[in-house]
Amino acid sequence: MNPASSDPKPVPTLYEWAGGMPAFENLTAAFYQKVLRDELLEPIFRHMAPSHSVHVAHFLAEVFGGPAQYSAHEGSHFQMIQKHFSRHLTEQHRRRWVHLLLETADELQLPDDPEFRSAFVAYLEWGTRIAVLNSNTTAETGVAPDAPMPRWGWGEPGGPYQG
Ligand code: HEM
Repeated sequence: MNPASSDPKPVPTLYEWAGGMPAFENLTAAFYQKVLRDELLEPIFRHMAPSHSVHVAHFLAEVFGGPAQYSAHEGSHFQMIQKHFSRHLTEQHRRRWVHLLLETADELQLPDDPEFRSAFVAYLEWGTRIAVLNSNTTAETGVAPDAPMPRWGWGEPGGPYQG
């Protein structure tokens, strides 16, 4: 018996399992096109910067275990939080945002295995609820300016099923 064959496969990061940076950049590019066609979300995102989509891609990639591109060059967790201040987002906005992102993930065929999707959705639920909370505050909210980037792992399933 080849001893190597019984070695457990290393657990990839969620970032790697999703398909790396191109997967995140394609996801947000297609997602924000959808957002701009959505009557509920379009007014909120009408004036977003051209770099918005790619910054969100890099933010998500970093959260899911990818390189620190967003926090090193494009912002910080606190700056991201500040972008949501005073936007007065509602639960309805949040739900539509999550719905369209997951619809785009399906269309672009991001991995749809139960382990990946449960971890992916868990972060989206957490992150979007934080965005809504922050959007309904105006000033410094008690969020420390040096708040670290969130890091998301596989959670209870522990990793993908790799046969
Ligand atoms: C996991 C959830 C979320 C993440 C990771 C996230 C991430 C980000 C990031 C990184 C930026 C800054 C982009 C830049 O530097 O240009 C941003 C801005 C923004 N986000 Fe979010 N966001 C989330 C949820 C939401 C939700 C649910 C909404 C509204 C439905 C929202 C609305 C906005 C708006 C309006 C801006 C400012 C856009 C502008 O520059 O005009 N975000 N977000």
